[in-house]
Amino acid sequence: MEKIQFKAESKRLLELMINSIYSQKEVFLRELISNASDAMDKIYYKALTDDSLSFKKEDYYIKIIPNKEKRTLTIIDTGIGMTKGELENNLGTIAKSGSLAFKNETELKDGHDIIGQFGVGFYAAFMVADIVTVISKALGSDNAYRWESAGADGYTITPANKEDIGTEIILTIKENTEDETYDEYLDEHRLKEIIKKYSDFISFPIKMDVTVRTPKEGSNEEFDEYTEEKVINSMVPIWRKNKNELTTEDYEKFYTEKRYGFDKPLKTIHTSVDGTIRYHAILFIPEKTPFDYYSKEYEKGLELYSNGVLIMSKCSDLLPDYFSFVKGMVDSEDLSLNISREMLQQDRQLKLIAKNLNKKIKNELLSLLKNEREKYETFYQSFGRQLKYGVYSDFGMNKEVLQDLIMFYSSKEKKMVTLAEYVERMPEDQPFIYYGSGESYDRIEKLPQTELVHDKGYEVLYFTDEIDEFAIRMLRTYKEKEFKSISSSDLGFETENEQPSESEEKENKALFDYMKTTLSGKVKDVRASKRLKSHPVCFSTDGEVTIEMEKILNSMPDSQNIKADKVLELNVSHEVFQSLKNAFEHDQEKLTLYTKLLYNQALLIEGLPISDPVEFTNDICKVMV
Ligand SMILES: Nc1ncnc2c1ncn2[C@@H]1O[C@H](COP(=O)(O)OP(=O)(O)OP(=O)(O)O)[C@@H](O)[C@H]1O
Repeated sequence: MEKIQFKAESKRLLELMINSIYSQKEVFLRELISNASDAMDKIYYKALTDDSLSFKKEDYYIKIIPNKEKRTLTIIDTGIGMTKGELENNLGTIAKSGSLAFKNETELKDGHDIIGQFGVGFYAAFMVADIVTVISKALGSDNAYRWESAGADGYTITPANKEDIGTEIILTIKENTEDETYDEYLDEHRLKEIIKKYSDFISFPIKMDVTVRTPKEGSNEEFDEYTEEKVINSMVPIWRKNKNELTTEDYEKFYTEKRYGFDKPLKTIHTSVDGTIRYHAILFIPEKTPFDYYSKEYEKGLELYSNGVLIMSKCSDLLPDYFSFVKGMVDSEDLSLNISREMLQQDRQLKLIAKNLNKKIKNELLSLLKNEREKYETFYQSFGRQLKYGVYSDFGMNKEVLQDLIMFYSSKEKKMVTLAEYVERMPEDQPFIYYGSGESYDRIEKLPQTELVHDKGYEVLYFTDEIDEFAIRMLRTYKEKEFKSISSSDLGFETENEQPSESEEKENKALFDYMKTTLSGKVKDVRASKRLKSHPVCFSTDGEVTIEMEKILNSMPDSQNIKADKVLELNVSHEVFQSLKNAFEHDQEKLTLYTKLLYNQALLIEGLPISDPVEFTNDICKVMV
């Protein structure tokens, strides 16, 4: 059976190539620089097996020349060049990659690697240029040729004059349109920025004449201006260097240059993996919280490089949300890129890297906690809340990963402690991990509910972050110990002497019922307290929602007016209770007044608003006169 070949409409294909592959026009320069770098690497590889060739690194460079008057941008390289046939084959055939063919023919060593593989990058030039002219002289050839094209209409190849081996690409930059300013591709600063962004670690120097301004002698306002050829890229990726060669200063310089933050990194993680997927990564844990960190504007992610060429500035898939504060980069030579180099063909590789990095970050944080406690506490001050959000979010899916990294303020130690440290020193008879919630450590310390747990000799964790109780609810237990709020109506231990006798409960039932009716709708119950010592009154809660949770839930925009089941607890040993009893017997109006006062006092202690402050102050006055 005759096999019929597919046909392609070249013009349409080229248009698609030019307009549909890349989301950003600026990447045309990355593509042309990568081609130039490939062309020079090819000489390097040839020289490895060809004795008649020598490769002196200093002879190889890329030069970028913008010319505003002529509206041209020229990219020169001293690479392997192209013969007439190669110009025709490589630039005249879409999706033909001379570089891929070269890579397949040559054994690649030394970390030098050829970037090109799809045979389309060159056409990105047409995103910004009306005419693209390529003048090239191939290694071992005496003749040079000029390839020229204005896009879809085809190209011409004519003989040209060129002294040296290599390639010169001249882009005639498009005129500005209403939506697009092409002028930026002729601007020295913008070009520098694009080169730094994508091609900073190309291993050959990328040179450009840049304007240097120095103050005129004896003047602060007048300047001398001259141009000087400078190398724009850093060339050597520090992540490929041996860790032993690098100092803290080197990493700090990299952190600043890459603009990961305005602070200094608190911790640097440099890792190279040579497994199923090879990659290098440098990760930083910043010292300070970025100003927008806890806002919607903050974007997590690591820079992703393929062979030293930037693919993504913020690859969010590399970091879980709970480690979103981590900055840095990953470079891998094994990524299967898609044709635009903006995405990966498969996320399996990325998932694998992310999983490894996640483990690495966790272990580094654990070792910081163990060996450099003070540093860990600084870190925790900045990003602890994010870890606690991590415990809470995704229905607690990551709580196991994070539970050993979170800390809370301890009533005993008067500093931040981990859950492991807390459980370690728990007395044998202590049934729960106790915590109290409030606006500040001081306020929790002074809560009447705290007193009893303290006196029992148990440590209390102080929760001052909104997320704390929610995170703990998600955690449910740590090392099989449950968490218990000090405001919970059942603390789980006997309070021997303070325990009101049953007869006392019974005896006062009528009084409690009266008070409960007075406070109907406001409290679930009125009871004799098992916990109060010096204070006359406090709240405890029945059920899942605590008072702190009520406060937080009600401060949210879509609040559903959730209420904690409050129990008004009375200290039957307190003198005030005697007054209540007297009032109950002789003056019920007075009892109503006292009940309202005590209820409002309990609200104040908890930091809850009093619904009618004027009535409250009037009530106090009534007692005073
Ligand atoms: N400056 C150059 N010097 C020598 N050869 C070049 C140069 N630029 C392009 N070529 C040749 O043209 C081919 C096509 O280039 P193009 O940029 O379209 O694709 P590529 O670099 O091979 O792949 P990719 O699309 O992945 O970048 C290259 O493979 C290379 O053989």
